[in-house]
Amino acid sequence: MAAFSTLSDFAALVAAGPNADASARADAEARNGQLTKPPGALGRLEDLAIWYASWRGTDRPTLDAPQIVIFAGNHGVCAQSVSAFPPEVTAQMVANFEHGGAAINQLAKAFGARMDVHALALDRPTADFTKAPAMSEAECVAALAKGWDAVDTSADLLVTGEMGIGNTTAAAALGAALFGGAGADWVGRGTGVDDAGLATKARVVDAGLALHQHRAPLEVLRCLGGRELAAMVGAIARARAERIPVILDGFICTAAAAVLEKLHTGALDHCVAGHLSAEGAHGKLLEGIGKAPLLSLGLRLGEGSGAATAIGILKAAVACHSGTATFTEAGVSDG
Ligand SMILES: O=C(O)c1ccc[n+]([C@@H]2O[C@H](COP(=O)([O-])O)[C@@H](O)[C@H]2O)c1
Ligand SMILES: Cc1cc2nc[nH]c2cc1C
Repeated sequence: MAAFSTLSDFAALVAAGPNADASARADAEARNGQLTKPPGALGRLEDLAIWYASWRGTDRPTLDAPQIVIFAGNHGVCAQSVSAFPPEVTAQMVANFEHGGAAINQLAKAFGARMDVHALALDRPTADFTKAPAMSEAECVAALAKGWDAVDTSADLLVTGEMGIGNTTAAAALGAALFGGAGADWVGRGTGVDDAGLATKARVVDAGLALHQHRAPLEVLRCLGGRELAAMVGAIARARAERIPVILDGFICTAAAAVLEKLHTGALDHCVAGHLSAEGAHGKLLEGIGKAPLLSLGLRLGEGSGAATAIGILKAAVACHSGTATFTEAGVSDG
């Protein structure tokens, strides 16, 4: 059971989160320097492996038990025609996840990940944020707790994904509220809205910003976010508490993660950015949290798909770091 029952309890837990293991990091750096390759020849894979080792607390980690968790939520703001798809697609896609038919199921299988799906009160969409706060404090805390409790504490990597028709509008509102700017700076085509839909999204975000001004990060999440975004916030925070590294997914996942970084600087030190989404403002969100994406493949699916694809990159980094022989072991002359 989650160890918080208010937003301020949750904020205190985030502030008390552990840091990476400095001595494991130093040992991993030393090991990296002894491996049979020219210094730096594995580029970013070397940094990734050292980062992963520092969070796993060992200089020679393995990556055997990744967990993908998908949270689904529905959004009252869909009443304003902000998506190319109707809200019932959220529940239909949850059924697809449960039957193994979605893209993320194939990626989970391909990378040997456990996958869990949590549908959050789909029959009770959040309130339309242009009219009222999206969630009450109790609703927001319940969604954070759902995410907190969804993390498998024996996993050695977490990917958080989402499904929620309308949630690129909520994520754009979060981006604008956390980092500044107007709706037009943060909205994109999501599932594929046309120019009129894009203009509607900008107007809707501006209306939400006007109604919910000057909010602290968790209030931004409560007033403009959604249940699946709050659940991702809870899961990412729990992963840190358990020293489980996280690969962040696309626009919506990164908007949720940004709430944590704004709440407590460094709260995302256990996270890497899996990919750069085709959703226009994702790059700005990544800049805001100070992370460079591992992949840029033009994905805009969500479901954790970009992050899941990046599991392969992280597995490559860890395998090279932990399996490669040292110069001494292999009898190779050290330059
Ligand atoms: O992850 C992304 O960057 C991303 C970009 C565009 C759309 N999506 C997915 O599309 C849905 C939201 O799009 P929309 O147009 O309904 O706001 C939601 O289920 C997301 O998972 C996801
Ligand atoms: C079909 C479909 C699948 C999705 N997966 C994540 N978001 C989605 C949105 C739609 C519309």
